[in-house]
Formats: sequence, C-alpha cells, structure tokens
Amino acid sequence: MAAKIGAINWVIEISLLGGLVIFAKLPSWFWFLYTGIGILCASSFYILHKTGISERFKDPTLALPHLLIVCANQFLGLFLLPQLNFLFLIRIIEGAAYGLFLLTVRQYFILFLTFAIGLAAFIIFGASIAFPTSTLAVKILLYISLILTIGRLIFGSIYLDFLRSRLVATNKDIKESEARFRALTDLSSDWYWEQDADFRITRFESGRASKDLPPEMLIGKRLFESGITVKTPGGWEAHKAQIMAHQSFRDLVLHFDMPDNHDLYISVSGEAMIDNDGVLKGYRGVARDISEQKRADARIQHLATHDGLTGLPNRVMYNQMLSVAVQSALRYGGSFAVLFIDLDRFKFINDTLGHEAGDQLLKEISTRFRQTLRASDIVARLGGDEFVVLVPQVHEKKEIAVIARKIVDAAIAPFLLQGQECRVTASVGIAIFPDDAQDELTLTKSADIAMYAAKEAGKNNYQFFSAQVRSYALERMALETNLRQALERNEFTVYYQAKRDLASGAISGVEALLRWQNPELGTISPAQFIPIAEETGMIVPIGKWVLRTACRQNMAWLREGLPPVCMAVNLSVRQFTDDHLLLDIAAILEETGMDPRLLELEITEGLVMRDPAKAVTLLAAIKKMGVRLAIDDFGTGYSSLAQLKNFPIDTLKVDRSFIREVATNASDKAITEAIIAMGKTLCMTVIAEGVETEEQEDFLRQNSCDQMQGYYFSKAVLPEEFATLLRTHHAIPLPEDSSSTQFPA
Ligand SMILES: Nc1nc2c(ncn2[C@@H]2O[C@@H]3COP(=O)(O)O[C@H]4[C@@H](O)[C@H](n5cnc6c(=O)[nH]c(N)nc65)O[C@@H]4COP(=O)(O)O[C@H]3[C@H]2O)c(=O)[nH]1
Repeated sequence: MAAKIGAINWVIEISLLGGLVIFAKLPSWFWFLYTGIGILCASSFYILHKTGISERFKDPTLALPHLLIVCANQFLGLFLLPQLNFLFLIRIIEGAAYGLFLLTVRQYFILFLTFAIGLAAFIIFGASIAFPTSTLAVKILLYISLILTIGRLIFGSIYLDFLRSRLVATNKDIKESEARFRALTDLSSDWYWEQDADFRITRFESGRASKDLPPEMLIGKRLFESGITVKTPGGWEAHKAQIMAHQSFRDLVLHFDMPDNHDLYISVSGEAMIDNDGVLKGYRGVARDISEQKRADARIQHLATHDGLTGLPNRVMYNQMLSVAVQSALRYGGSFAVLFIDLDRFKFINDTLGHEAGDQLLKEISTRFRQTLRASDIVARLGGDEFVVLVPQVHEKKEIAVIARKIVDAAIAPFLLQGQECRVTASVGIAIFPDDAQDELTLTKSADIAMYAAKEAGKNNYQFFSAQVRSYALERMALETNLRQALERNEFTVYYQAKRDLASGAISGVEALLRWQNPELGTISPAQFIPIAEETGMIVPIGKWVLRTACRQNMAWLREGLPPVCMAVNLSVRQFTDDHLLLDIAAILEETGMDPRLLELEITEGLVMRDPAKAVTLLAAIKKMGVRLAIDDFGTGYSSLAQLKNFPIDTLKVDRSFIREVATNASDKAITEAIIAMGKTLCMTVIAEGVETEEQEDFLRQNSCDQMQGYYFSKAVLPEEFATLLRTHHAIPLPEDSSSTQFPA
C-alpha cells in the first residue's frame, strides 16, 4: 500500500516537472542548482554508505519498488525532456541507491529527506528566480508541485512510520529471541561460541559452565594453534579438513592440561555460518565440559582392566600388554619372558581361615610381588591365586631365574592372618618369547605348563618351559580332562584287597582301592590320578562314589551269605575339609543299610597334622557314628605319640616302605617294632602294608603285629574274586565293642 502511494506521488511529481519545463524555457544556471542538489545527494549517500548505521535491518520491499518507480519515471522523463539529462542522472543514482545497496530504514530516510528538501528548494527558490515573470499557468504548476512535494513528505513519513513500526516489531522479535537464547545459555552448562572466517574465537560464553575455562583463554585464538590437544581420531588435521570444507562437526574432544595439573576435557560441536552469497562468515556452536564423564570413563576402564581386590592389571589388560609386547618384539627384535605364578596351599588357607583371610593374603602378596619387581615389569592377577609377570627385554635366561627366585622368596615369607602366622609358597613357570612360543596364547600356555611342572617338582620353585616339560604337562592335562568325565562315563571300578589276621590266617577286613580304565589312556594308576583329583577338587564326588560303591558291595556280599568284613575306604585331604563329609557318610550308611562298625576310614598322618584341633573334632564326630578310623602310611609323617593319643584312632597301618626290607634292614626292623609296640600301647590294631614275602609275614607275626595286607596274600581284586577268597578264608568276627574302642580323651 505504502509503495503504491509512493509510486502515484512520483508519477504526479514527474508530470509537474515536465509541465514546468514545457511551459517555461529553463535558463542555464538552473542546471547549476540541480548540480548542487545532485552533489548534496551523492555526498549524503556516500556518507551513509560508509557509516552503515544499522546492519541489522535491510528490507528489499522498501528498495525494490523504488528502484523500479524511480527508473521508470526517469526514463520516461528522459524521453520527454532530453535537456533535463543531469537531473535524470541524479534520480537514477537515487534509484540505484535504493535498489542496489539495500539501504537500512534510517539510511533510506536520510536519503529521502535530502531529495525532498532539494526538490522543495528548487521549487521555492529556483523557480521563483527562474520565472520572475511567470504566467499564471506556471505559478499554478509551481504551487501544485510544492503541495505535492509536501504531500510526498507526508506520505513518505507515513510510509516510513509504517516501516519503523515494522522494524520495531522485528527488533522486538530479535530482542526476545536474543533474550531466550541468553536465558538458555545462562541455564545451560554448555558454552556458546563463535569464530570468525579466520577461525579465531570471537565469542565464548556461558552462564554456568566450568570456570576453569575463562573466555580470555580462547578469545582471538584459533583452536588448532593454541597448544590444545585434540583427542578425536584424526586429530587437528581431520578437523582442519572439515572446517576448510565448511562442514559441520560434532563432539570434537579437546584436552586442556590445566595449570593445577588437572585435566579438562571439552566436547565441541559447530556449524559454518554462510551468508546469502555462499561466503563463510565463521563458525558457531556449543561446547560442553566432559571432564567428569571422561573421569567416569577412565574409572570404568580401570575397573574393566584391573583386578578389584589387588589393583593389579587383570587378565584383559595383561592380554593387551602381552599383545603389545609381542608386536613390538616382532618389529624391533628382542626377547621377553612370561612368568606364570600359582600359589601353593592358598586354597587350604582360604578354606580353613575363610575368604577374608584369603583376600588379605592375596593383597599382601600382590604388594610383595610389586615391591620385589622392577617398575618396568608388569604384574597382573589372572584370577584366584594365579598371577603373571611380564618381563620386557630379556637378554639371558639367568636374569629370569633371578626374578623367579625373588618371586618364590617373596611368597614364602610368613603372613599374619587373623592373628595366625601362615605360609604359602609359589610355583613359577617361565616361557620366553620367541624361543618357547611366537604368539600370545601359546606363550601364556607354555608358562602355565611350566608352572605345572614346578608344582610337580615339589612346589616352591620355578621351572623353565621345555619340550620335556611340555610333553609331561600335555599328558597331565589329558589326564585331567579325561578325569573330569570319568565318573559319568563309568570308567571307575573298585578293587578289593584283603587284610589278613596274622594269628588265625583268616580275612580280617578289606580295603577298597580305586581303578580307572580310560578307553584312550588305558589303565591309570591311582598314584597318578588321585593327586590330580585332589588338586582339582574332583576327589570329593569321586570319593563319595567309592564310599557308596564299597558299602553297597559289602552289603551285596552279606546278602550272598558271606561273613561280614570291615570295609576300609581311603579318605583324602580334600574330602576331609569338605563341609558335607559327615552328612555324606551318614547318608551313604543309611542308604546302603551297612552297619557303621563295618566301615573303616583310612586317613593319612599328614591330613590330621595339618590342623590337629579341627581333626580331633571331626574324627570324634565320625567315631561317634560308629565308624572305625585308621591312620594310613604310618611312620612317613611327623606325628608324635603325644599327638596321636589325642585322636580316636582304631588302627595303625605301618607304611610299606618299612616292610619292604623289614626282614633284612635293622633300622626298618626297629621302626616297625616300635610302631607295633606303640599301637599296642594305645590299644590300636596294628596292620602292616605291602607284605610280599613269607619272611616279612613271619617277622610281623613274631612281633605281635595284628594283621597284614599285601601281594603275598592277595592283590586288589574284583568283587567276585574277593568273594571266592572270603569263602575260603573265613573272616574273623568283629569285636562286639569295636565301635567303642577306648582312646584317651
Ligand atoms: N608294591 C606293593 N604294593 C601293594 C602291596 N599291597 C598293596 N599294595 C598297594 O598299596 C596301595 C595301598 O593303598 P594306599 O596306601 O591307601 O594308597 C593308595 C591310596 O592312597 C590311593 N587310593 C587308591 N584308591 C583310593 C580311593 O578310593 N580314594 C582315595 N582317596 N585314595 C585312593 O592311591 C594309593 C595307591 O593305590 P594303589 O595303586 O591301589 O596301591 C595300593 C595297593 O595296591 C604289596 O604287597 N606291594
């Protein structure tokens, strides 16, 4: 609407000027007046253009109609009045100023005022001087022109007023939007930032963001030249390539090494500001302090890669480090070693003193290992009581031997756990890269194999990996793997070896001895597999199975009409520490219906001497059930008579190592005599194991030994064979009060 009014105004004005020129011959000085007005207009336009009063508002609706109107009018005038060419030139400049330069409202207003004043000046002064003897028609035309000029001023004012109100509204919108933005940035803990086209930070502000990063630290700087580290893959080069291509970027992670030695991480995202002509004006975006998140990530990472109890690297991290060591050794040459450590007797301490004590031991031993080794050596805990040490840069085997010895020595020093002094030992297996293995997995496995060899060699020592160690360990592993399935595959059989009463020659009892027949490995001796079963804990279910089988067999013989015999069953250390032992024995007796007095449990001296106080309680409980107790392999342990009298033992089994040369060797003879005498003193039945000859048997009989067991009378045989034996060698009846054998309190 306003543009239309302006257009009509212009049409009338130009028509009047045309009339002026037609009705009067303009004198030459008239042109000078116009030249003056033109210079005034051009200079004011130039000043406005230079000062650029307001950049915010440029309105094409203001300028374009004027450009069209002014140009159309002036070309029309030029066509009608060629002598006014200079005036037209000025008007074209005016139109161009409106149209091409997209003036601001204020600029437009000044320009408009200049032209209007110029025109009024021309009409009032110029025309009155130019036409002193003017006709009535000229005078009328002048007055109309003056009125219209005033009208144009009024219309222009209305138009400008409308524009101004629009500008005010727009400014209000802008202010509101600005206020909203401010409120958001004030509330936000993020920063808002801007960069100029040269990528220098021009703005960096936030209401609540960390005060660690004051804007002064960044204003005027280019991020990639300020010594800041970028943590995003590709680094600054990738970022620079992005911004050079005017691309947006997200989550660029910057790291600031702050003066007080703490790490500040910020994540920056931004987008390019491009003007209508496609020219880059700069970048703007947000930034967020992610230091806390980074710290949390680091904590999670630490938890994922470190053992929670000891703080040592865990298996995950060990594998990563081993991988790096292998890669670097492959690339740069050199050799390094892996030492696999397993604590001997740790399980026993854990079982007897509890997990807390076990944990404390693990923590203390970790600290010892760490203190013993160099900072460059990596100590990791793989789990349980397994540790591993990675020694980078090995030149000679003996260097590793020194380290292994240090580890063994560090482990054996006593610990004070719950007021008790405890000891563990360490078995260490060593594998060297690249001699023993060329990849991570095989290397660790080789060290593990060598560790097994160290255990087999008596524990508390170290062993280097070798082909021999390997074949031995593989054999052992095959045994272990097969043993795990032996029970469910029914590969076990119980054989029975008779015990003979030396006075009467009758069968006085029988011992159940386990046999393992594996389709791949053949017949495996208990001496080979029982220790593995003990170590792995498999002895608990296996031992239970033997006990049940032996009791069932004994009952089967009874049902066949054979005389009752006392069934001896071996009890291992691990079974003895099993919490369910008593319940299991009671349940099996109940289930098979066997008289408890027909059962004798054979335990070793070592077993009771580990924890005599506990052993006394447990043995008393077993005894209370009516079950007999025997000490197996007697003489090989360190039990003294004083200790032995505290245990509710019925039978002493003299170890076969003394019997082997009892007839010829004076000291074996003396020991055997002493054991027999001691057993008698304590009202125990004494039985000699491993009797293979008549001389041995004669000696034992002459020395009042009660019973014998050995190949001389019978090997361990299958149940049917034992039944035959029993038929021909009647068992001696059990003493009535056998279950209440006297023993000192
Ligand atoms: N040279 C010689 N040896 C004789 C003679 N008489 C018997 N033996 C052997 O001596 C071992 C006696 O068993 P042990 O001392 O309890 O020693 C047993 C026992 O400690 C363990 N064992 C066997 N069966 C079981 C079981 O069911 N449970 C547990 N925990 N251990 C068992 O394995 C060990 C070895 O058992 P075996 O190989 O059956 O060997 C048996 C038996 O066959 C002889 O005159 N000469």
